Amino acid sequence: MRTEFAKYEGAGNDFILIDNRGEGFTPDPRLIARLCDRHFGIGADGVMTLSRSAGTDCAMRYFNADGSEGEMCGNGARCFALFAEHLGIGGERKRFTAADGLHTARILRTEGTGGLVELGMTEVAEIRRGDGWWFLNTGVPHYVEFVRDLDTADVCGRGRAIRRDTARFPQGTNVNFVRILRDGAIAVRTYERGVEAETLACGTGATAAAIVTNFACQPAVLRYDVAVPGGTLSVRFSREAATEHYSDIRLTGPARRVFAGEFGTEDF
Ligand SMILES: N[C@@H](CCC[C@H](N)C(=O)O)C(=O)O
Repeated sequence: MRTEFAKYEGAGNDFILIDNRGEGFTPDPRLIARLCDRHFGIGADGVMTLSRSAGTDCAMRYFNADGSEGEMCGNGARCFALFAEHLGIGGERKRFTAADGLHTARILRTEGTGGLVELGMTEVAEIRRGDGWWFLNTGVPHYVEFVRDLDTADVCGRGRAIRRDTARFPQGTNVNFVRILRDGAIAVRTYERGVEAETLACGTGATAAAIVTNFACQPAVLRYDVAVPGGTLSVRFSREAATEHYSDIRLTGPARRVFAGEFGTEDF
C-alpha cells in the first residue's frame, strides 16, 4: 500500500505530514524513524498525522525523528495548520487537538506554498529555577540557560548530557541556550529530545526561551523576536502580574510546503 505525504518546514524545522483521515497509515515507531532518516529515508525532524476529530477541525499526532510520540511541537503544529489549509480543512481559525490539548492557529499570510502562521500554545503555570537554569513545560519539557556567546555554546555535548539527566528531569528535556540581544530580542539554539541533535529551530523552545527571558530579566517585555539558526520566530504572551502564570501565548513564524510524494512500507 502506498501512502501520500507532504514535506513542510517551519524556520528549518522539517516534517513529514500525512493525511490520515482514511486511517490507512499506522504510525509504527520503527517506520517513523526510517522515514525521518536523512540518509536512508525521506529525512525530517518529525512526522505528523492529521485525523478526523469530533468537535474540532482535525487532530494532530506528532512523532519525533526517533519514532517516539511527543505531546506537542510548535513549529510542527504551525506546519500542520498550513497543511490543513492546503487540504481545505477548517476556516480562518483552525481548531485542532494535540496530545497537550486544544490549539487554535491562524494563517496570517500566504505566498506560493508558504505562509505566516500564528499558533496558540498551552498556558504555562510553573517555572522551576535551578542554579543558572530554568525549566518549564510549553507543551513539552524545556530547559533554558543563558549564555554570553551562542556561537561557541556546546549545544550538542552539553545539550545531550542535560537532556539525559533524568535525576533532574525525569521525562528528559529539550535544552535551549539563549543569548539576550536587547529588550524583546533573543537568539536561541536548541538540542531536541527525540531528534537527539540540534535542530534549525524549535517552536516550543523559542516560546520557553522568551518566557524565561521575561521571567528572569525583562518583566515588562511581552513580545519577543527569536532568532534561531533557521530563521526568526516571534512569541507573545500575557502574564499575570508578578506570577509565573503565562496565558494567551502565541508563536508566529514562516511555514512552507517544500515537497510531496508517496512511499510504501515495502520501500523501508
Ligand atoms: N521541534 C519542536 C519540538 C518537538 C518536540 C520535542 N522534540 C519533544 O518531544 O520533546 C517544536 O518546534 O516545538
